[in-house]
Amino acid sequence: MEWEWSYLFFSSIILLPAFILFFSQKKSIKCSYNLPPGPPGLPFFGNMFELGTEPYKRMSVLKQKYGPVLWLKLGTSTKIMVVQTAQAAEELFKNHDISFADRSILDVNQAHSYYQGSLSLAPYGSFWRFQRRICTVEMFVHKRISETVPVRRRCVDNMLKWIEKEANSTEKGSGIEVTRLVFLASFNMLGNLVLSKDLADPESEEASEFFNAMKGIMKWSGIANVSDIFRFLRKFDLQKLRKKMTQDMGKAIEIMSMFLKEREEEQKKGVEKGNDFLDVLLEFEGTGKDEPTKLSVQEIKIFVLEMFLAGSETTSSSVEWALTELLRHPQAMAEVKTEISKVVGPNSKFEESDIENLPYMQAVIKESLRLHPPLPFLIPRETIQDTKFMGYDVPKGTQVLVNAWAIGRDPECWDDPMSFKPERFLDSKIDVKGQHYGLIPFGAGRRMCVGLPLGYRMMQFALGSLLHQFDWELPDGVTPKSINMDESMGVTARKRDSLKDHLDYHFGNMFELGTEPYKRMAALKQKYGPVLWLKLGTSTNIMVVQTAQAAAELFKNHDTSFADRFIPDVNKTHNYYQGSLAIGRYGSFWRFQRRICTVEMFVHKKISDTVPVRRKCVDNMVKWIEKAANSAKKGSGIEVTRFVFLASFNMLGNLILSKDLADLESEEASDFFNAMKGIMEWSGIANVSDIFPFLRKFDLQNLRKKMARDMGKAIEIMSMFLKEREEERKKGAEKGKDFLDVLLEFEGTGKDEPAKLSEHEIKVLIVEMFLAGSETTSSSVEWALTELLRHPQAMAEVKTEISKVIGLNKKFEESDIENLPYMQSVIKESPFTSSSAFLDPKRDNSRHQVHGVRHTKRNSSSGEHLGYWKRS
Ligand code: HEM
Repeated sequence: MEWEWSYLFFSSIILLPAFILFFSQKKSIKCSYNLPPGPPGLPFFGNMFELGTEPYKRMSVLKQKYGPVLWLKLGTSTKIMVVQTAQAAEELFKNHDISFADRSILDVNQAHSYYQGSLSLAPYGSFWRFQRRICTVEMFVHKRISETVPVRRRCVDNMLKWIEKEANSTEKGSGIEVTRLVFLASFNMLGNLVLSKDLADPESEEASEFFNAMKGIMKWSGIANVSDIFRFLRKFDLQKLRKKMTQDMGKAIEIMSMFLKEREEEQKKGVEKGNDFLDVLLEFEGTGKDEPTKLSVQEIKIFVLEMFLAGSETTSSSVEWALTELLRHPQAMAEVKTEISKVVGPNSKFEESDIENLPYMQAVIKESLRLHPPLPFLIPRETIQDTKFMGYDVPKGTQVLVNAWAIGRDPECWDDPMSFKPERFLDSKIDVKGQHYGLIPFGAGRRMCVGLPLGYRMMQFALGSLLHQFDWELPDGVTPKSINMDESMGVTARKRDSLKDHLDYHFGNMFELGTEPYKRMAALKQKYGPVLWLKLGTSTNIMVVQTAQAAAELFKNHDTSFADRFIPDVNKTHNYYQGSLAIGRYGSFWRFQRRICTVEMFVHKKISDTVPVRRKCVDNMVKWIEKAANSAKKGSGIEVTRFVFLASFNMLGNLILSKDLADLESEEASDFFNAMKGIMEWSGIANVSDIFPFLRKFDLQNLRKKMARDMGKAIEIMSMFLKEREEERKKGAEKGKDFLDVLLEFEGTGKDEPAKLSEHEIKVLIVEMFLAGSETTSSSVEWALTELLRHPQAMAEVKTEISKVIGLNKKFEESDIENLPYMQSVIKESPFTSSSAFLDPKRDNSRHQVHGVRHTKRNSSSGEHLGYWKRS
């Protein structure tokens, strides 16, 4: 039975056995809403691990399985609907725009009550309408945009100068960081339009403090926050994001107060006004009916901050993407440059007025926005009321994400969607103004981007100027094919190479895992090779070994270095880990435990001596299955796994304790059975305390508590068994020597092994045998049976072999196995094809872990049972 040990045990933080799915599915069945379809989530975490670091990409993949509208749950309470096709987006914006017109407020947006004065986060209502009106009429109206051409001209000239200077001072071939300079220019344009100030001026202290505070605000808004996934954690602000946001927002507001004061003084002195956006806001006088009579100072400050937040990074990231796509497509680069030089001429500056005469450049920009919308999910909306959408019930308070990224790449909408082909827009009326739902980088409907006229203009002007002024080439060592096109999520989707990946900051690769991490990791092998490095949460380092060659290297040459185990939080209850063989530290006690198992329990003679025990248990199993099959409706199938599990449990019960522990008539036995099922369940649930060790003290999922209860129960019953056994032994009752006797009678040298085993050590070792041996065995049988059902040819062959060797009227005996080479091959083939990693998490003696999982068939607990037919 040594092979049972190769399928080692229970929990790791990424162990996701059938229980999880069982419970999550049970829950969703109870729901009375007809929700859109989506992947089953985990208890407590929901679909959190489905997201990845580029959730819009992951969601787009899920479209193939779940269709145009996807349902997700994050953490304990966040409901999310993702709209994934142009058709579904059209339905939303045309027919349900009002129902979906609220916004979700992130925890960081509570800092300085930002959300209360914000246009982009305002609930749909009169104050939002008023704010939007003032933007549309006073700031983004065509006339004002034309009046402010000189401001943008000056800012773009500065940008070109910065780039020239930087290009001249860097070594040839090493490249310059264009994004940063385009970001500075966008920020400066907004500073001049809104406040008549050069805010990216490194020589002004005030300006650079404001700039840094705004960069901070963008950074904190872009980091995934555990407080948004688990709202009950808000009060702890575990990542300190609200604190940091409060600091930077406080700084920005303080500087804004100084600007306001300056402006008031200028006004008093009668300094001639430039009539910027600040003036508009200060001078505003409303009716007091559906708009205020005056704007409060706080409202003005937040209004102004918002313009920077909404307009700077979106614009610069759009320019960066367009430039990157052109560098990847030299043909398109040549074409756009030829067009610009024809229209603008080599000796003139690129002007905003040139844009309308540059259809190819406009097409380049649309094509780039189609493939790389800077806000891939737009700005999440929220349902105002329960809404019927495309036949589904969408409850009030659901976050609605429109996957503009997936829509831009939808093959039903676009020919050859993954290719960069600006030509597709040359003779087309499709634009970005929210009327063509296949191209919605600025959103659509009531809440679409209010700054579109300005943002689009700035983007076109900046890109055109960059293309006209400079010849662009890739840095040394980078080719059009090798450019890294990965994106990273922050406030906007940016190119990963240019800005640091913020998600890594707190969550590490947590969102990479998915619900079947071994599959996700296997997919990553193609990119990262045989050994993968991951970080979970703040401190857990993981190395994943993905090929036979790397495994050979590990097991042959580094086995001792990697021989420790990771101890999950739940295994600390009742000091379980201290007596455990499976997660015990590599050392003399572990060696002794292993020896006693090998010599006393799994030695060939012992296994042969206990044939009758297994015979009895298998006979029972066959009877149970027969009975269930006779009473089940024809064709409905029976739950084979459960019976195999019971039989495995029973075999162990008999071998270890000489007891039928799956005997549901004995109260003691069924208490033990239930406690053990509990222990397996709690070990198998991914635990936030293992990802963020600083959360351990809160035991947020109550897993340690539940484990303590069930482990306590199992140990208590074990104490009773021990007492019974002691009494039997005192009475001299005759019985076969089982594993408990071996442990009780053990007498060691007291040198590299104990002289006697303590009661705790005996109990833990026995509990462990059940944990390690029952579900692993039953799940392997289930997989083998499933594979045979999927391959009727192999099924016929194995059955023919068995009936030839055994004959029809004899029972299958263990001794027959050696004469059944085909059946043995079926068993060997099954775990390899159907399940990948079966190893328990290992840890090297200092810090690394090698993670693995036990893999059980999903459907086994969801009601889709294996078919059964009677032997004729
Ligand atoms: C290329 C540049 C830009 C892009 C791609 C962009 C994109 C977007 C998107 C996708 C939305 C959400 C739409 C929705 O929820 O349906 C949005 C909203 C918004 N944008 Fe922009 N934007 C850009 C530039 C600007 C600029 C320059 C400003 C202002 C200076 C601005 C101000 C806003 C505001 C205030 C909202 C919130 C509107 C509301 O909730 O009613 N944006 N933007």
